[in-house]
Amino acid sequence: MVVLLEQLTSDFPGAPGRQGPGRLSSSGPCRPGAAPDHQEPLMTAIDVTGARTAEAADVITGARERIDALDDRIIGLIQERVAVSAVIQEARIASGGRRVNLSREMDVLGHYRQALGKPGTALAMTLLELCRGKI
Ligand SMILES: C=C(O[C@@H]1C=C(C(=O)O)C=C[C@H]1O)C(=O)O
Repeated sequence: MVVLLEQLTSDFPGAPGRQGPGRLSSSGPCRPGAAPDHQEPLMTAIDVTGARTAEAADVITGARERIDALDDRIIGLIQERVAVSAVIQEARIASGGRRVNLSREMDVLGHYRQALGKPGTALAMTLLELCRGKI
């Protein structure tokens, strides 16, 4: 993998062995477990982002941090949805009803499709599976 990255990046500025703002780490290699005085080239921000310039690598690195934070929030919201959905399903089952309510699921699928297009339907189906299991 390191060899492949070296081949892919050796012809642009910030390639392994060069210094610059795109450098990911100046204190040591980012490969876990590698000794600080390891002789292989360090991974740079350019390697990791696929950018061709240090400036682009900086933009991508900052934006990826925002995406990671957004993904954490999305995952938290999904976990909250699973918990609320479980309350509904348990109440319905305790009352003698069924876990699944297909007409409501069609409304949920339509809501996501309207907002996000066809991939929204696939996303909603995955959410429904997370919330009530496979049917
Ligand atoms: C949560 C409900 O129960 C089930 C789970 C759903 C969901 O997670 O959105 C939707 C319909 C039901 O299959 C509900 O009826 O609203």
